[in-house]
This record gives sequence, C-alpha cells and structure tokens, in this order.
Amino acid sequence: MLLGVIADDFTGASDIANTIAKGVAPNGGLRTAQFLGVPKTAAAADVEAGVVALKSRTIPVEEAVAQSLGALNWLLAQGCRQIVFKYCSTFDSTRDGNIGPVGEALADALDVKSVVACPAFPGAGRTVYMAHLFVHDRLLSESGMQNHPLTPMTDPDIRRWLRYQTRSSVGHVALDTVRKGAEEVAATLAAKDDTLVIVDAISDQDLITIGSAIADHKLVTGGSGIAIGLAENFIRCGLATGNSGRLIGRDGPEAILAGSCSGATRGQIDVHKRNHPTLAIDVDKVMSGETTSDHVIEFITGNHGEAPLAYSSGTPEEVKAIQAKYGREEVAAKLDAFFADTALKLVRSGVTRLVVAGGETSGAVVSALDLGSLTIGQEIDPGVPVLLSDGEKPIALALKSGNFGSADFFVKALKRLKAS
Ligand SMILES: Nc1ncnc2c1ncn2[C@@H]1O[C@H](COP(=O)(O)OP(=O)(O)O)[C@@H](O)[C@H]1O
Ligand SMILES: O=C(O)[C@@H](O)C(=O)COP(=O)(O)O
Repeated sequence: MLLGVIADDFTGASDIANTIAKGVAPNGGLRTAQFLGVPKTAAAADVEAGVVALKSRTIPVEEAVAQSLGALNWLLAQGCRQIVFKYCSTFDSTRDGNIGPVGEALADALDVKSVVACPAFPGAGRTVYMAHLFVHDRLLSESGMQNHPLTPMTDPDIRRWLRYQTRSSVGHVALDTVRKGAEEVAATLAAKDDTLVIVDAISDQDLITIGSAIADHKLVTGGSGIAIGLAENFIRCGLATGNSGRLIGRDGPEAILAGSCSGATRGQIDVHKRNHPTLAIDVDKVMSGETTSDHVIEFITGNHGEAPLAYSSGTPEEVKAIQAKYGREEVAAKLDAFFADTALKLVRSGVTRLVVAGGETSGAVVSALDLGSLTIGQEIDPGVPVLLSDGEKPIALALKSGNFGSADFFVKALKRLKAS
C-alpha cells in the first residue's frame, strides 16, 4: 500500500476513494479499497491505496483522535508512504473539532509541520479563496450549511474556524502563490512554522499543482479534491502502475434510505416523489417508539422494482423543532439506530442494491451491515462511486454525501448499481 487515507465519515471515504481510483488522464488512478473501520488483518497485497472509513466527524474529540491514530498505525503497517486525513469539503466541524485536533495529532505522530489543509472540491462547487470557503457562488455560511443538524457552519473564514480548534497557529498560502506553480508552493510551505496551513484552490488544476508540490509530504489534509494529483505522483515515479477503474455491480431488489437534511437531498427526494413510491418517516414517532423499522421494511418490500425511498429528511424548521423537543444528539442517535436496524433487516430480506443519502446515516447503515472492505467502481456523480462489498453475497452500494448528486440521483444510482 502506497497511499493511506483516514476519512472522518463513510460518504467522505467513498468520495476520496473515487478520486484516487479515477486519478487523472491518461494514467488513471491507484487500485483502491475502502475499509469500514480499522481492519484487524492486513490488506490484500495488490491494494495500492487504502481508505479507512471512520465515523469520527462528530464524536468527542479524544475519541476521534484515538480512532484516527489507530487508523494511522494500521496504514503505516501496510507500508503507506503518504497519509491523507479526509474531512468534508464543507469543513464540517464545530469550534471544538474534530478537524484541528485530529490534524494536529496526526502531524505530531508523523513529526511533520506545514501540513496542507484544503477542503476545495471544484467539481462539486467547493472552492477556497483567501482562506474563505465557497459553495458554488455562496459563502459557506450562506450556502445552507449554516443549518446543518450537527455541524452548522456559520463562519466561511476557515482559517479562523480552524484556529478555534488548534493548539498552534494556522497558516495560509494564497491563490497567487499556487498559480506560480508547484515549486513556489513547496518553498512557501517549507518556510512556514504552522502545523496546519490553509491553501487556496479554485480549480482542479490548482489542486494538481498543490498535489505535485506535496508529493513528498508524509501528511496531507483536505476534501477529496486534495487527492486529485496524488495517485499520479506514485505512477509518475514508477511505484504504481495506474488503473482506469472497472465496472462492478449487482442485480436484485433495491432500497433507498435518506437521512440527510441538506437542500440537495431534499430536492432529490422531491424529484423522486413524482414517479416513485416514497415514505416519509415521522421522526417524532420514531422518538416515541410508535414507528419502528418494520414500517419501513413493509413499505420497501411492498414496492420492490419501483425504486422505493424512505426518508427522515426534514426542513431546517422541522429539524430545529424536533431537536428542541428531544435534544440534538438524542435525535441523531435514535435515527442512526433506526436506519441501521432498517438496513440490516432489508439486507436479510434480500436487498442487494442499496442507496443511502447522508454521511452519518451511511456510517450507521454500513457499520450495522458489517461489510468489511469495499471495492470502488464507476462514478455515479462527482464524489459518489459504485461500491461492492466482498464475500459470497455482495451488496452494491451508493453512499451519497448529503450535498452531492444531480436532481435525479436516486434513479441514476440504482441503475448504475446493477451488474447487467
Ligand atoms: N427530520 C430530522 N430531524 C432532525 N434530525 C434529522 C432528521 N433527519 C435526519 N436527521 C439527522 O440529521 C443528520 C444528517 O446528517 P448526515 O446523515 O451526515 O447528512 P449530511 O450528509 O447531509 O450531512 C443525521 O444525524 C440524522 O440522523
Ligand atoms: O467532502 C465532501 O463534501 C464529502 O465527501 C463528505 O464528506 C460529505 O459528508 P456528508 O455531507 O456528511 O455526507
């Protein structure tokens, strides 16, 4: 294994696994596998890039640091020469963490400084300019992310936001330096004394320049965009052979579960509703125990072949009201358990194609399914690949970040998950 990734959630893990497996033309990317949690055994010998998916984005800081260091040790034991700490392209975190504390702990463990921090993902509209994060043409704090149920992003100045979370100062490399090329970026980073350095990037070419500048950095942090050029570094120097990705999938009964409350997911649900059976999960009734996963199973199994979708996704007002009634963590924990239980029963009942919307929700589902490692297949939409679990009865999965995907994502994903 050459390149190791520690991802703070499961959709984020498949996002960056997709980027690394895809690489850049004409060489393509690395042979990539996604692991669900820190594996207990060694990876297969032919894996060139390993992505360890954690569910550490919103857990207490100390636990996130401990889990990330556990993942680091496993990846180093597999031979990785470079480690990426992958977090969200919308920098999902609170003033307490977890991006800063985990980034600093990894930097300390690897004894490095001037570590790049760049959440830019231009393909999904995320750009960083003057250390401010934009989502398409809006500042982060006006993009809808200010209403996120767990990590409301109210400050677009990510240098300032990160500084709340760190022990040491946070540096910045501006776009004009990036535009001067890889050597200038490398020299500018080398002259810095900060542990973490926000680097501006507004295009894929900027990310390729940064990737080339940090080819010999032991630690890199960012969104999936920061990995655009990293596979190529290993291919260029002959350590990896290059791989153009492969078509994988599985036929069989399908289900769509959505726990994301993002504007993009709610829009996709509205589009899906027009022509497909949908079930709105009443969160209040889930909290009181009146609605159980059996309601969802009955609905999904009664609608196989019609792309059935069950969702808890609510508007910002609905989310606020339910959180005020029961508490933010309590609602999230209950819904995680609800979706996990639902997914487990669905797979036991024969579902082989599963689409999940939402990072926390995907983490809960995939952890419950205990799928081990996943192979990365073709891209469905930017940041969302087809995933296929190992074993005798594989499941084809699409784990969609709340904010990703086109309006018709759900139908498109179910089609791409098919083997035929
Ligand atoms: N109607 C709702 N009210 C309150 N919280 C909700 C509701 N539906 C889902 N949630 C919670 O909101 C969070 C959404 O996070 P996540 O699944 O990561 O989506 P995203 O990818 O959009 O961030 C989860 O913790 C989920 O349990
Ligand atoms: O970087 C991104 O935007 C995604 O890969 C990601 O991490 C998404 O997180 P969720 O929106 O919580 O799914």
